[in-house]
Amino acid sequence: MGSVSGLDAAQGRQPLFSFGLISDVQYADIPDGRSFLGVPRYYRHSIIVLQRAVKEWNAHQKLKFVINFGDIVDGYCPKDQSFSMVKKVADEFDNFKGPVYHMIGNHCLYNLPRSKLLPLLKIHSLDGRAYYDFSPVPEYRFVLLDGYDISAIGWPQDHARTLVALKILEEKNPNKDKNSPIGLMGPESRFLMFNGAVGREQMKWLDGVLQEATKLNQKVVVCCHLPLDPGASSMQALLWNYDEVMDLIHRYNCVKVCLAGHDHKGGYSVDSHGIHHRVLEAALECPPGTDAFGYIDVYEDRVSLIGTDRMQCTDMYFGPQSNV
Ligand SMILES: Nc1ccn([C@@H]2O[C@H](COP(=O)(O)O)[C@@H](O)[C@H]2O)c(=O)n1
Ligand SMILES: O=P(O)(O)OC[C@H](O)CO
Repeated sequence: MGSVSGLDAAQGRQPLFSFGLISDVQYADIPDGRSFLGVPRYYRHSIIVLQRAVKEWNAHQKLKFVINFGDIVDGYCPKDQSFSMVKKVADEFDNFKGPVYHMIGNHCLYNLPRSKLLPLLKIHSLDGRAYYDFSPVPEYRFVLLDGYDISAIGWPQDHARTLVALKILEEKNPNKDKNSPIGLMGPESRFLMFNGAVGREQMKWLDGVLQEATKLNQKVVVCCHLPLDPGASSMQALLWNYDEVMDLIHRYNCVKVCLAGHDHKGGYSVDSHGIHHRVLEAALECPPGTDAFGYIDVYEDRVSLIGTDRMQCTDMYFGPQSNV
């Protein structure tokens, strides 16, 4: 991984701060396999990608923190190993010499209930909520959303949030296998069981965070395991209520970038309000010897993703405010 770009160095511009990122490690101690659509998945190699990432992040020396975009252990992990494997991967993250902020993904929830998962990921919550925010410097705020707040996975079967999710799936997806998008067109094909939604309480919380960030003149980076823009992602990977979340975000001018995982091939778009959406390439899909991780340099007027190997580099310049 490089550091400040040649142009920035020549002009003496240094980032305000930098942070590391990785998505969809989906480790399991099982032989290599394939996704439903036949894309190879390298279950044992993915933790080696994470180990190389941590080594590089530590060598960089100036990364303030790391964000994990979710799905640290794969759903095919034998269930009697779930706890030890999530712990093993979380421990690898802890080798980073700084704070690590985790998000949960569908594969985390196939392995462990929230009550066991969240403490391992140091997500402190009394009632299983996995959304939070932090401000690493006064100029910026990071919001980590819980895309499985309303979900048919991860909550007890009789939990109100499970029941709401099952009702949505019943209404929106006529297939017996609720992970099958057969017959669903365009963005409607996001109504799959391996996705979820941001619930009402979380929406209210997000509104409050964006209000406060606006008052403090902070720029906001929104992170979610599930992508929030159809331009950056396959339709089948989108958050169920990505449109509602984006409508809320578009009422403010503070959000500049949305980052996500889940759609393993990665993607990038700029939406109608000039917000950058970057979906990160998965560590799981790196053939042995290859990598997908990176870090972001954060400036006043842009963020610059410096990706390693299969993670594409992306410069995201903040345009003029577009909804005033
Ligand atoms: N086009 C698709 C994609 C997926 N499914 C179902 O989802 C499950 C998980 O898919 P992965 O790609 O993560 O393996 C899969 O087992 C299928 O049930 C589908 O039906 N059609
Ligand atoms: O979370 P996975 O591994 O089931 O994959 C989800 C797909 O990438 C969504 O298109």
